[in-house]
Amino acid sequence: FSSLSSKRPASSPPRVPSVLPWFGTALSFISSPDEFLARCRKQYGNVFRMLLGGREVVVVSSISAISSIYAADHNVLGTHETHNALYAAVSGGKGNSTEVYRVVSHLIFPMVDQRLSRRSMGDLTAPIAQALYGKLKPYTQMKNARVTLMKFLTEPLCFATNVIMFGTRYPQDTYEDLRILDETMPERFYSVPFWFWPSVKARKRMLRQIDDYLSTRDFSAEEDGWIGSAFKKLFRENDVARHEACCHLLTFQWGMHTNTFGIALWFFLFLFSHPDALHAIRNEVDRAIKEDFGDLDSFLASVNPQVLDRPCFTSLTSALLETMRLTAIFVALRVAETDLQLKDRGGTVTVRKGEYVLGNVQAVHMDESEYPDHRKFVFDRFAHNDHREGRLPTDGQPWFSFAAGRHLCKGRYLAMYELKLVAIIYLYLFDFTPVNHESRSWWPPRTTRRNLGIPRAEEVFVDIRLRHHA
Ligand code: HEM
Repeated sequence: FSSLSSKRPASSPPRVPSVLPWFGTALSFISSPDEFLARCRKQYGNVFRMLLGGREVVVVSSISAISSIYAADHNVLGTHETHNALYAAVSGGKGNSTEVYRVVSHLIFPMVDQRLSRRSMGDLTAPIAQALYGKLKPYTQMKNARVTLMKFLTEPLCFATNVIMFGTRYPQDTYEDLRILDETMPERFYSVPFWFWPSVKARKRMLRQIDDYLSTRDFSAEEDGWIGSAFKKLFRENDVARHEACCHLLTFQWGMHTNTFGIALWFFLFLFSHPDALHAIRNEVDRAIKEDFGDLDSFLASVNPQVLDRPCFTSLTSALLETMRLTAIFVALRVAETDLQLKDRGGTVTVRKGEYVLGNVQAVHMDESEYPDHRKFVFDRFAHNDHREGRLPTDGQPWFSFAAGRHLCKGRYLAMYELKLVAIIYLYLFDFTPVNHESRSWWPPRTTRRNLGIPRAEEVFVDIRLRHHA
């Protein structure tokens, strides 16, 4: 992007018409962002404008424009509104928005970036794997059971990540409340009416527990975990008021889990609906455990980022990235702090100070020339790319599911290693059969139309059976 002299005439991409003067297209966008963006792009092309709840939004859909958005810093394309809106939606906090944003962007994000570096993950993956397996143990005593897939996959993961990241002092029974709150997040974020009482109570309970957690005078990596101890130090050193600290921690908890849970669920759903992929990845996992580690216990004891990035898990890595390609929809809304031009294919798109930009990631991820058979789940789509330790084998391809440039997701290593651990441990231990397997009535799963960037699949029940070697 480049700054723009205010004297130049603004280019004018087509405008999506709306009958509602202030809301504009907000109702259609909010009720189903993916369908709405796809419809508008078909009708108005790669760049168009729309009025979204009083905001003038320029939507862009090219690789170069989305890369330019992610290359821009906060002084050019501000994210404060989105971060403040998320903080308020998750925690109900109504603090001074400038201060809330300062704590998020100047204190929490740099700390998280450092604490969740790939190097740090070296000491964290084995403890997470062991805690996850410990939580799954009861299921390994049963021959078979019927479970809801989301809870079966993510409750142990939530427990394991929390205990390692936030320590033994962190409340261990927050999963249900987090899920209740998460269910209402699109409505909260977009300020749409909904039945709020259960989630208000869930949020209150979590805030109370987090308040207890933050109340200890001392803190240590053992009892407060790798991230929890850093949060406590950061809040104390910067005199962040207790209630605000609780709201920040709750918001972080939500951000740490929501996308990872969603991707874990979609990954397994894609595998169940593509038996060839399930077969190939299960074989890969079985082979790696047997040949590279001997057995699951040795894997749990020695797993680390190098191990998880090894070529022995190439298909698994590829299938996870393919799941994310198919499920990412858009880039968080940003406001132009200055007049600017975004690169867009051969030309540029003008954005005026005060206007908003929205990157339509789905358009790039569904571009047939970039991704042949773009609608299909091709589990080994990225398997033949360059798989190097610490790098995603998407280099050279337009893949924005963890964002890009200076806004790359700060939890990407944690997320990838968590997802790999879940995939390896569960596929090694269990056979899965979705209920109503024969009729395939569970596929495709119904999705709630409203979402915050990843479609939300409704619950699927599965029968699990312990595999013979487990
Ligand atoms: C599969 C799971 C995940 C996906 C798909 C994902 C995706 C993303 C995306 C697309 C962004 C950029 C948002 C934007 O600026 O438009 C982002 C930012 C961020 N993510 Fe993740 N994320 C995941 C897991 C995590 C985890 C586990 C954490 C850990 C705490 C995390 C922490 C963050 C943070 C702190 C940012 C803000 C970065 C910034 O604005 O500079 N994410 N993530």
